[in-house]
Amino acid sequence: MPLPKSVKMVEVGPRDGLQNEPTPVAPAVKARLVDMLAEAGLTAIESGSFVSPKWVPQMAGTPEVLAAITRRPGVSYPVLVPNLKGLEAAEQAGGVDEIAVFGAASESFSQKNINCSIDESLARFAPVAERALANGWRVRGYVSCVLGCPYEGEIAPAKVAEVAQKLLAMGCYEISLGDTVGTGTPVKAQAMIEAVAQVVPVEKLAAHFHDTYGQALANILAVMEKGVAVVDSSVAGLGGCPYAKGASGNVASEDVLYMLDGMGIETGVDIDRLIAAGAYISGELGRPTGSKVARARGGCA
Ligand SMILES: CC(C)(COP(=O)([O-])OP(=O)([O-])OC[C@H]1O[C@@H](n2cnc3c(N)ncnc32)[C@H](O)[C@@H]1OP(=O)([O-])[O-])[C@@H](O)C(=O)NCCC(=O)NCCSC(=O)C[C@@](C)(O)CC(=O)[O-]
Repeated sequence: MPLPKSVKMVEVGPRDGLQNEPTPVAPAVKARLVDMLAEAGLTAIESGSFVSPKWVPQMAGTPEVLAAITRRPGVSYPVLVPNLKGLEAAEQAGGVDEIAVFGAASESFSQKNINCSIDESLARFAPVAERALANGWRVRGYVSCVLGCPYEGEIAPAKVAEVAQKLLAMGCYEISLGDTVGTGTPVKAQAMIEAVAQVVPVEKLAAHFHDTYGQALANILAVMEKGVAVVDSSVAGLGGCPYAKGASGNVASEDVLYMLDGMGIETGVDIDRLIAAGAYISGELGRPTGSKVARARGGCA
């Protein structure tokens, strides 16, 4: 399949990237980061989660973040919602027009991450999606552990396809496929996409790859060859998953953009402004950026 002419970059740094930080990051800092990412041209910026503050304390300030963002036309600011309690909190917070429900292709990961089985999670998500759609919101679906699980190892592509299909049937407009621990390699990534694309149109699939084993860019290119044209990434390579020990951040947004720019693939994102956003949050966190491109350009903290 020819490579896509344009790719939509979905920025997950303010949520996936920061959810694992041990020390609190002030809502004002998160909101400034979101605004800088929007100024760089990103049109989808995950901005928080309505999950239990006991499970993920770092996301407790999501209502304050949403209130502090300077909203730009054409930009969506999705938040993660695991259940009806989270949905109610999102409704109360105001300013939400897109949520993401998040399931897994691994039973063990589902239990560790959201304290229920895969089937139970899908049963919880259905009324959440129904009510969100009734609110006029868009719903995105995640499947974690699509190329391996920290507890179970190999995951069958057929299981990924089954969960993805159920999320689509629930009304998710897009299914983001998470290599949560970053163990995937390109040929496996392609095989997984081929399996999922049999039941979900490839235009509705997104790649959400962590870079723990340094495979993320290769995997992204491999799935683009299969028609995937939506890529999740995290500015400065922030992140990790609290329920996937050892997982490093998502692939760095700057590195994805550098690759796409170099291939003449349109994204609408400005690399200098993106590097500036990464430098800002790296400075706030007091550590060097995780983006190789930002380091090469001298944009590190
Ligand atoms: C899902 C639950 C809540 C189940 O947790 P639970 O303990 O089974 O929930 P529960 O319904 O039994 O309630 C227990 C307590 O939590 C409260 N509670 C219940 N729901 C909520 C809520 N929505 N917001 C706030 N509070 C909530 C509830 O009110 C109660 O409070 P208490 O009576 O003890 O004071 C919990 O397991 C949880 O919050 N997990 C967090 C999962 C998470 O955020 N993980 C990281 C995101 S996923 C990810 O990063 C992967 C992804 C998406 O990026 C893709 C990839 O890379 O693979």
